[in-house]
Amino acid sequence: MSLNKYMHPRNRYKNAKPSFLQLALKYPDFRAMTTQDESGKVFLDFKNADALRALTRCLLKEDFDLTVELPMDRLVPTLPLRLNYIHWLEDIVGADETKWGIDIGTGASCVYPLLASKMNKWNFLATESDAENLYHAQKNVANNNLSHLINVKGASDESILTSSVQSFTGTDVFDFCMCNPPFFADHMEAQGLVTTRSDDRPEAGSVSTASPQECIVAGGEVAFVRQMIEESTVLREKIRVYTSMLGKKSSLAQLKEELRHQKVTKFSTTEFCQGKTMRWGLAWTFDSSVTFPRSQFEARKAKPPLFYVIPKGSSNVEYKVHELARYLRQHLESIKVHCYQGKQAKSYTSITLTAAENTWCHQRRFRRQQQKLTSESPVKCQQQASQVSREGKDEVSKASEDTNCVKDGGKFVKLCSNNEDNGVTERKISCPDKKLSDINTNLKRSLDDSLEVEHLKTKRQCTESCEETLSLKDTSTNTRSESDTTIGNANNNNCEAKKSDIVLPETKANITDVNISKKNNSAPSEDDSQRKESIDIESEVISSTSTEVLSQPKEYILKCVMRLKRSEENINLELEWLDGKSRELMHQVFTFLKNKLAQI
Ligand SMILES: C[S@@+](CC[C@H](N)C(=O)[O-])C[C@H]1O[C@@H](n2cnc3c(N)ncnc32)[C@H](O)[C@@H]1O
Repeated sequence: MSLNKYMHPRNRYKNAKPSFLQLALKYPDFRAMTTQDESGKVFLDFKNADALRALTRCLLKEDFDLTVELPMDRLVPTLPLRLNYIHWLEDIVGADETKWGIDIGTGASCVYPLLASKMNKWNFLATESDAENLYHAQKNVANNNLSHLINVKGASDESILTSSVQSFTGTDVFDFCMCNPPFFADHMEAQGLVTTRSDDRPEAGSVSTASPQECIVAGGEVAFVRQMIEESTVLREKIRVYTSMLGKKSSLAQLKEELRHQKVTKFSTTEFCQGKTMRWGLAWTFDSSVTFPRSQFEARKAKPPLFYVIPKGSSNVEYKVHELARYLRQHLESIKVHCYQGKQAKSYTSITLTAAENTWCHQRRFRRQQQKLTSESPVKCQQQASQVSREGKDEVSKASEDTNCVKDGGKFVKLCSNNEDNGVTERKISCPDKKLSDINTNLKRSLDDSLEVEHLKTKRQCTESCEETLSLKDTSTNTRSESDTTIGNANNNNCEAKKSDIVLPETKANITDVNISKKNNSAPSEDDSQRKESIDIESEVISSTSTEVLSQPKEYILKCVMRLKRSEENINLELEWLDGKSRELMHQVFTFLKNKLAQI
């Protein structure tokens, strides 16, 4: 699957693929790396680092008028990805000329500052800890006469931001910082011997060009960005927006967790889509005036919220938005769904629901067990319960307090949700009989609830089996190969499928000599895409108060927004997906809420 359609709309390579033929005709160095077949198609071998270097150099020249030296043993930057990152920054901070940015680890190419200063005339402090990269970066800036905009400075490995910011005199505050961090934790990971890629993902279609000092850091990209987060909590508004690129989707969750832990309440994520490769962007800020753009990739799967017109029932609960919300909230909290009050108005309320486990299905199954028990032999139950021994009294009391205990084969069994099955299956743990009074209570409750069981038989939600097909395999935890981004023709990693009658002089070989790899690069799977949504909404919610956020379950299976709105005579219930393991869980909660509303 090509991700080019989700490239940033202003990315010049989104709709205009570079013509390898034209480039080959114009740039002899590039031509030397290409092959041509009889029909005139020009091919480039993306597994060859020299070919990638030649392509990047001539695109920098052709499209940005930049002359950039890329040393042999250093990372070759791919341009569509770099542009996606810069355009995302423009969306956050604005593209005007007065901006000041920091590029952490600018590399030998100094690619981000060179591109952004050419495109927007932005000012940069570019840092680099590797001596060779520092030398080349400074040279590249000077060669392009951009020293008045870009300051390249050496950095120590210990401090990522603090010492560079504090010792810099060019500006007091920065509009943003950006970073493409070293992403591997060790050589094993860098060489692909230990991988975070899922086994069924095809290998990368292009060669990795990064040297160990560029791509390896203790703890990998998570440790690196975690340190950025820590330093940002001291620097705070010195930098208005902190950002980093990430090579693995799995890093996002860990770093969002770190942000919450550090009480950074406003953050956002995005996807950088190009060719068959996806990368992620993380941004955070201490400035409440910053707004984060919505990811195009996420927006593609936005679905309308679940919608229900609340029927006007009896007068148990007044037919008013806030009365109904209070009623629903009580029921949700009774099944341990965390409720966070969001925006409120006279005829509107919004509550974020966060559930750590599936208590709604569990509850239904438990009630059904109770119903069965009631219909089977209440008298027998009572007789057995009356034989409670003195020794078992403590455990009896415990069991009696536990509403999940039901009778099974002469013993009480505890129905426990099995988290591995997403709280759907039930395990049975034996415990002694209950006291008669407790049994009566439970029996009465099960009779009360039997009505609700009927309601729960409705529709597809909370179905008999409560099946969850939660494929949690994270197939997009991409191991990065730095030359990962195919320019333009994403489905043909190493060829330009364009016919031409023009025969190039001095092409390296005939196409038959070239090993054309059609292997896919790291396309994200649908599973991945379903695991996160509406980060903007999340950041909006999170930004309200930090204490409330911390009391939410840290790990959750479902997060959604419940809204109640008046619309003329009616009050409508909406449930909108934010995050979690599967949307089916939200459908189940929706049914739970509808059933509660049907009872009033
Ligand atoms: C993955 S490379 C990115 C290079 C370039 N920004 C790009 O996107 O092509 C990471 C760079 O960060 C540098 N680096 C590592 N730790 C650093 C630190 N603490 N401060 C500054 N640079 C660092 C490495 O030497 C390397 O050049």
